[in-house]
Amino acid sequence: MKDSLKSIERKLPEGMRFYLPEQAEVITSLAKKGREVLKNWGYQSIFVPAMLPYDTVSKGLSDENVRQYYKLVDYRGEILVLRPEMTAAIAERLVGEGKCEEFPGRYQYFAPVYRHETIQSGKKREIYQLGAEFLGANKFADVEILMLAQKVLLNCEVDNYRLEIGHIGFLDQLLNELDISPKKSAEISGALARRDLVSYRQACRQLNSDAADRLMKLLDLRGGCKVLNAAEELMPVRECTSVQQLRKIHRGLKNLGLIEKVSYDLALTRNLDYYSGMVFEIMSPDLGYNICGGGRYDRLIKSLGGEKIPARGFAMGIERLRLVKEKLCLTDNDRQEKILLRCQDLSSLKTSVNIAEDLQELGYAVILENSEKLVGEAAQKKCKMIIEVDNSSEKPFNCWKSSFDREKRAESGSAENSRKFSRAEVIEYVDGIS
Ligand SMILES: N[C@@H](Cc1c[nH]c[nH+]1)C(=O)O
Repeated sequence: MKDSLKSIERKLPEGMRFYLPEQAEVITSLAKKGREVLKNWGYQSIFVPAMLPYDTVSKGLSDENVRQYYKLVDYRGEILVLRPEMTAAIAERLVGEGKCEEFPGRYQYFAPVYRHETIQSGKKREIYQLGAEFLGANKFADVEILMLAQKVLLNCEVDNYRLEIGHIGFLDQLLNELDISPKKSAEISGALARRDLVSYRQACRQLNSDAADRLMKLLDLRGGCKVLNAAEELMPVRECTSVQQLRKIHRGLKNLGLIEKVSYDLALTRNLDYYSGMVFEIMSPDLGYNICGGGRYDRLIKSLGGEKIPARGFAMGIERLRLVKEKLCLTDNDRQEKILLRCQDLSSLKTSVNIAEDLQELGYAVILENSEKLVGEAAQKKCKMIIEVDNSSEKPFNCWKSSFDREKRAESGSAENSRKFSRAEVIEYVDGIS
């Protein structure tokens, strides 16, 4: 059995895996909690097709980005891409629908995306993303997005994280003020985007000493809000819009009491080409990579044929969040409790379904079963209660609490401890022990 399981896993493409009920239930519950937060803040659901035309996805992206994507060919020979992320496709669709006039628009989604991540780090290539996009102008939109990313984590009861905020414009301005050639600038930003610090340092060493010095110091601009002062000092001119924008965000988050887990990293870049301003990542010390990423993408809508409209958003890896919870040994408190309903013949079926629906309204999952063996064994470990239905009796429900304690299993699972109930009495009894 184990060997055949191993061989199924071996046959899967790298970075893919099955999620069996134990894990799948946690993923579903975390996604639900996250979606609830977004819904309460007015974020409407949106679905993106799993396969997208190659042209749509590759527009405005570097070759390196496109190389990371899964490509397929359909029956006509058209090249398709398995959605690698949702933001660009959503923006393009909204532009096409003429929705820009109705902005600000708030959208949310939950679905897997596919990328050739380096699996050595433990990353998967099927990433279950919960995302939020805020398109349109609004004074507090950046703060709202950063607040929501944190509120999603809070609602999922994860508070061991760091929110690192940077700004794409800072390096751009620095390279510009230092008069670095476009070719060299691309080399430097590229190395930083890949987090290839060896190439970054090498490229910097080839510049004049002042430029090299400043660009090397950029790597140290990490930490609390004091880093923003140091960043301004590093810029050869006084005016530094990116830092001013980060200060504004800082004031907003501080005002909301959401600054405790925030730090700044002026060398932070994201591995997607559309970002144009503030960018951020949420890191968990329990995982070697980020669980959430996002930022501003003000040029994307225009590049897709719309107007220049500010936009920002994030995507959270819900499976990554599950791993964090697992590493912290945090269980998902929201797991639905089960009641096992034993119905042995057709004459009791309708009564069973009726009582099941009443119990479901109380929040329980109800499992309809007829085998004695199951009722006596596995069910007791997983179900809070067992109810036997016998429609020939006036009080058709025979109920007993099942124990989670293996030692007491025989005793608590025995029908001797059971009591006969009417429909109303069952509900009252179950409600009482909930
Ligand atoms: N789509 C980005 C996250 C994001 C959403 N909005 C802005 N950024 C990603 O997959 O990493």
